[in-house]
Amino acid sequence: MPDSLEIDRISKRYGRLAALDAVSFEVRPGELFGFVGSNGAGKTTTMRIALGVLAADSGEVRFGGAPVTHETRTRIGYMPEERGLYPKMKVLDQLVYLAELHGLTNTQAHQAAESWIGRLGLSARRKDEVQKLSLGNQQRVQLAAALVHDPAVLVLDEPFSGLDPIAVDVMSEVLREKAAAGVPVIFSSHQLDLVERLCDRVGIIRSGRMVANGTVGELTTSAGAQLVVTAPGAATDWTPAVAGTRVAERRGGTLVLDLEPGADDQAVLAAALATGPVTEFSRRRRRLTELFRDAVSEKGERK
Ligand SMILES: Nc1ncnc2c1ncn2[C@@H]1O[C@H](COP(=O)(O)OP(=O)(O)OP(=O)(O)O)[C@@H](O)[C@H]1O
Repeated sequence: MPDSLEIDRISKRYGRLAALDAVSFEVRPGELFGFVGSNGAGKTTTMRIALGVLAADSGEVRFGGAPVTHETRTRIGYMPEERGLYPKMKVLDQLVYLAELHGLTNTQAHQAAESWIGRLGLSARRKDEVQKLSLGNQQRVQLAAALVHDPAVLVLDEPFSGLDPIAVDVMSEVLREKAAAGVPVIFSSHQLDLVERLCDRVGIIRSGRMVANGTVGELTTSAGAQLVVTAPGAATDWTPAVAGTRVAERRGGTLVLDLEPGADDQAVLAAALATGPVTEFSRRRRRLTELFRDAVSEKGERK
């Protein structure tokens, strides 16, 4: 049975700033975990502590039930936010070197490096110095560097930032594939549509505290549903007087309403029909983007 990555009540202070305050969550085998939060919320700090390049003031990171040690660390594939490649080294040489550092033989290292170079569309650039590559291609190399030693856990800090749509697809496919093979995968991102589409679970961090953690379905369901009503004949400020509904958005003749659990959507339909024809009436769950705005917009957000 493959192992989980557990972040257990980790806290970290920088002087007076509580960068992390008892952050806990688990990334299970086979799971893609999306880690989201505003700038400065604490994502990079958490990931660096998970990897062991930064020490927590308190709390523990475990992999497979045991605290992360030097040995465990070599089994983590890490993509740092500040990136960590040698600019003057050629792509292939760099990947072979990194694979050997993680204990692969030279032959194994070459095989793994060539295989990821092919998979990530870097074949034409394999003999080029990393610094001569575009930023997006450097990022592909960075992903290859995180994967080349066949890690048991993947921790990726904003792997999708700056990628073109093709590279986003390749990255998504690789991460899904790794998760399907039983590897716990955590990545941070500001691209919430992508996180919603790709991830099994999502954690939202705000000012160093986890404010939400669950599957996309759980998070969006607990946030309640919305009704989209288009009644072209209604007055521009028409609002149905139905308990448990609140106007979230108005666009021309279309009204988007937040619904509290138990709110009577049929009463909304009746009220809309009373204004004239209704050309659209649908219920939808809230999007992760909307949920994220609510979760991070409360008072106390740190800049
Ligand atoms: N070395 C440091 N010294 C002092 N403060 C730090 C240090 N590193 C991080 N911080 C602070 O800790 C907080 C969390 O930063 P962190 O980089 O973890 O946020 P983040 O969620 O990754 O943000 P972003 O989305 O902008 O990358 C921020 O307020 C940041 O300024």
